[in-house]
Amino acid sequence: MNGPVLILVGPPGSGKSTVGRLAAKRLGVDFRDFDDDMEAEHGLPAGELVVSLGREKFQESERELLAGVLPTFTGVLALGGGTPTAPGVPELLEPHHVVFLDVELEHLLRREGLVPLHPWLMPNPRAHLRELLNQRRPVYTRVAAATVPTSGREPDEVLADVLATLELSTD
Ligand SMILES: Nc1ncnc2c1ncn2[C@@H]1O[C@H](COP(=O)(O)OP(=O)(O)O)[C@@H](O)[C@H]1O
Ligand SMILES: O=C(O)C1=C[C@@H](OP(=O)(O)O)[C@@H](O)[C@H](O)C1
Ligand SMILES: [Mg+2]
Repeated sequence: MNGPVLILVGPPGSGKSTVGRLAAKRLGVDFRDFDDDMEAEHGLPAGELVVSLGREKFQESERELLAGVLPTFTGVLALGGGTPTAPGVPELLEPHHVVFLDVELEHLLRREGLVPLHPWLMPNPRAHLRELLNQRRPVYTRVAAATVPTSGREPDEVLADVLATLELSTD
């Protein structure tokens, strides 16, 4: 099947970009951050785009762009935290090997740079993230073939588990 060898999903700050880059290096393939595709398309960082376009238009654009990326990119793809919740995206992800990087709220809040990168989390990032995790976990679980916990674990440990899912994978 054509398409990315691995797709990472999970909440903002779960480590999709960090672990995705490491996985691509280890596998000897390209890495692509879907937030960069959104930025290239619209000329603003993804976090600011959510605010300027509004969530609905942002998600329409995510679905459209992703539909173009999936058939043409064969490396490791890190999605934006909200991408799997965009209407039509779970269907697009269905044939691909998706791994969910899970993280507990308390660990997430300690990760660096979270709020400046995600201005839409204001004015109450803790409450917003709690709600977001509750709403999205079922979606992430549904689109993913495997879930890897990341709370209190170094990116290298997470990477080992992510790579192991590829060895076990039949898709
Ligand atoms: N397993 C981890 N443990 C601690 N901090 C991490 C871990 N994975 C990523 N981080 C840090 O959390 C922040 C967000 O990581 P990033 O890879 O950008 O997440 P995402 O792409 O899922 O939003 C970065 O500062 C990164 O260094
Ligand atoms: O969770 C979200 O709704 C978002 C997560 C961001 O990506 P990361 O998860 O890579 O930070 C980015 O796409 C945008 O700010 C929206
Ligand atoms: Mg990212």
